[in-house]
Amino acid sequence: MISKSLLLPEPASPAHICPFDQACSYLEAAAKELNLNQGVLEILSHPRKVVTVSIPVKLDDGEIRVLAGHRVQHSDVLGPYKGGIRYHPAVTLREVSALAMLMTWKCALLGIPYGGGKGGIPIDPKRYSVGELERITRRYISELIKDIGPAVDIPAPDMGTSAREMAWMMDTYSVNVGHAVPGVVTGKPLSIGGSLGREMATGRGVMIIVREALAQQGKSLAGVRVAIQGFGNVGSAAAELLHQAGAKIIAVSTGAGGIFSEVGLDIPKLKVYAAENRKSIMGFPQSVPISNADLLTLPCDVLIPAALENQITEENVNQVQAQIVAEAANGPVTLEANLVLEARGVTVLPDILANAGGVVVSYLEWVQGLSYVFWDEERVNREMEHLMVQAYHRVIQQSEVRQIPLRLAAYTLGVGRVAQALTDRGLYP
Ligand SMILES: NC(=O)C1=CN([C@@H]2O[C@H](COP(=O)(O)OP(=O)(O)OC[C@H]3O[C@@H](n4cnc5c(N)ncnc54)[C@H](OP(=O)(O)O)[C@@H]3O)[C@@H](O)[C@H]2O)C=CC1
Ligand SMILES: O=C(O)CCC(=O)C(=O)O
Repeated sequence: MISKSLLLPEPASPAHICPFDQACSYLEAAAKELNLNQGVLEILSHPRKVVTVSIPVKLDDGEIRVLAGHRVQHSDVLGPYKGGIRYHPAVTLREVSALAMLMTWKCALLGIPYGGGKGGIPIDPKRYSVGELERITRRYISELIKDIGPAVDIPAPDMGTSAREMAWMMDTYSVNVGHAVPGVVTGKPLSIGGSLGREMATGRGVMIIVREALAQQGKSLAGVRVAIQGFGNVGSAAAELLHQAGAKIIAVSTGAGGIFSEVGLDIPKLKVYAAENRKSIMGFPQSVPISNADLLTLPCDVLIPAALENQITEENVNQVQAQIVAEAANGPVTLEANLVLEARGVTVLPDILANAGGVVVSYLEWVQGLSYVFWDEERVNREMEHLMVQAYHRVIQQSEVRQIPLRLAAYTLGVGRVAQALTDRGLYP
């Protein structure tokens, strides 16, 4: 058993599902499969750097509030730390640390020259004005100014953040260092060096991986029944692209609940409806309300959790009816539930593969920025698809050769690549 991170507080309670402990358990399983050196495992089970800053902010009514802002840098063995910044009330240092570790394996699995990082602020962005969010974001980045940079650590969007926050981050960093530095973040607006295709990239990657998994079973996307939890950046893009490819999206949800249609939802119309109703999908014509819990257990072919961690657990896993679970979110299936699904023969497409389209296009955005040459959307999508399909087949091959489930196969590839680089660099004791 590896020692748990010295840099992190204890989990909230023994009963609490701790995402960092879960991430370490997957790492241990991969290390066992790879017969990894114990010292390398010990290094990889600790984040390299954990930063928490105070963010004093003056609210619109004059009240001064101090927020916590985290950034965890798990590994930079393969390149700069890379990963999103999350604004959500459930953000904790342990959650961000787990997500940073996942980023390390994800980038390594996809063969892109990055390490892993993640950041977050425990706030509900819906409860703050645009001005307050801008002040929070700018102060957070000012506090992290020495810890980030285009060759050091490159943030991107995650839950609750988008191109708007990335623009504020890029501007704050640039003003602090005295010149424009577009490469300090990805997922930026096009006007300041963002990439075509980034906004839809994570959802597009999910569609590609589901399509490949179905093809392996001799099926196509046409007519496949899909339920999607979460209708934000990732869930709505996956819904749109799967719908375009002929899949029937029978249910989607947000934090406020979901909607269901036996004949399939008209996703382009739903996107317009949500945009006109401050992101609410409830009351969409020709749909009936459904709870988030019921959405997960609907009879469907493909289930796509695209919101938070720990959604499919020991409590509900036996009711899950889908034959494919595609992890668009990071960590939506707990360790125990994952074992049950695998034992039942359900295809679980692991997060570090299924949702990697976002970081792949972030990489393509960074490459375009560094080379001062910008591509059309068709090229961005083509390059991303190539990297995603290659990674999918590497995972399938590893699974077949080693006779292990897809998640362990993906982990062994990601962890193995980082361990090799760590050993070659001579960083292990
Ligand atoms: N953005 C990206 O490029 C990438 C994101 N991911 C992962 O994808 C997931 C979603 O991220 P993203 O789409 O960017 O986030 P967004 O903030 O854009 O959207 C999140 C969606 O999830 C919904 N949601 C929030 N809480 C719950 C809940 N308890 N039950 C059901 N739905 C809920 C939100 O609803 P509401 O509006 O009501 O809050 C919203 O529809 C995260 O796990 C993220 O880490 C992974 C790779 C890249
Ligand atoms: O685009 C990126 O750099 C990171 C995306 C991310 O946070 C993730 O893949 O979980």
